[in-house]
Amino acid sequence: MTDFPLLDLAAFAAADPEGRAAIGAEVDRICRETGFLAVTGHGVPDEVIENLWSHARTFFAQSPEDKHKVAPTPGGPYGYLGPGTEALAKSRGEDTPPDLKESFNGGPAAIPPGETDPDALAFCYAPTPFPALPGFKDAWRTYYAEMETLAARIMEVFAVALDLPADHFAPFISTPISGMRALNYPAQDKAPKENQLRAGAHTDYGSLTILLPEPGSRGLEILTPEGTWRGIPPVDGAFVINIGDLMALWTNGRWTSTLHRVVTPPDWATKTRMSIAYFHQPNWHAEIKPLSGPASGSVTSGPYLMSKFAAANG
Ligand SMILES: O=C(O)CCC(=O)C(=O)O
Ligand SMILES: [Fe+2]
Repeated sequence: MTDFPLLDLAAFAAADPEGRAAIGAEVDRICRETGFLAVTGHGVPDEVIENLWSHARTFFAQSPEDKHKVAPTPGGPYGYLGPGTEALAKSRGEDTPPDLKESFNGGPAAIPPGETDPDALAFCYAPTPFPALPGFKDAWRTYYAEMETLAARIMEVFAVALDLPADHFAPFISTPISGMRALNYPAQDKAPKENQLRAGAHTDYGSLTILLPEPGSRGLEILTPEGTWRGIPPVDGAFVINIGDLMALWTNGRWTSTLHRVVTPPDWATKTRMSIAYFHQPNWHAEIKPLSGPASGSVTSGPYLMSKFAAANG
């Protein structure tokens, strides 16, 4: 797709204030329409990416018994979520069969000093049960740390796009509670149930998602402002990013948290798809309310995330 919008972060970093404002204006335009764009000039080393792909492949190739050895703690979101556990459309109150996927999930590397909120400790600060595969944890944590830095840089662009000081969002994302998932959509040996997709239509819950679809894979679709589904293929050397519900709320609906899904193209039932998704989420206690306009519908980041996860995994 040639007209998929690009944000070149290296160009943004090198630009003067006028140049930054121009890039910001373009990001503002995209975020009002779909909030989906590709990020280049990101500086994430290829070996960090390749290393995680390779470990994720090894993880999913294990037997179901071995994968279930890293089952989540009760109520916790991390570890291995097997087939049949999640229906993303349920996060919007739509009752569908479970998504045709499996995932490995991990959370923040450390608990902020002084955090005592029992829900925060049991949910987003639950320990990540890592598999005993040599090098897996290190590959995961290294990629996760890269995403945390990258997300903070993108949030600066968002601030500029909204005519705010570049560091406007910094206090809200100083101890982010971002989750990361490696997703595997297995080959389908039988016909799906009615309304059963690889990932049901949903919006993402947080501030920003940084997605890496497996090179050459297909199936991600977004709902365009015209109301039609449009395929988003992987972009060479780039991450696909999209904004989530909290950016839409922060901007009082100026920006769109776009509905998206993962379908199985007709010739793809025998093929797998993998992706790695980093869901950037503001601090547990961050109060998100519109930057301007009537202050309706403010939410607290952590409890909002927890309620959405519970709905999709109930
Ligand atoms: O696998 C993908 O490409 C996207 C998955 C997704 O949208 C999600 O898990 O929120
Ligand atoms: Fe999503």
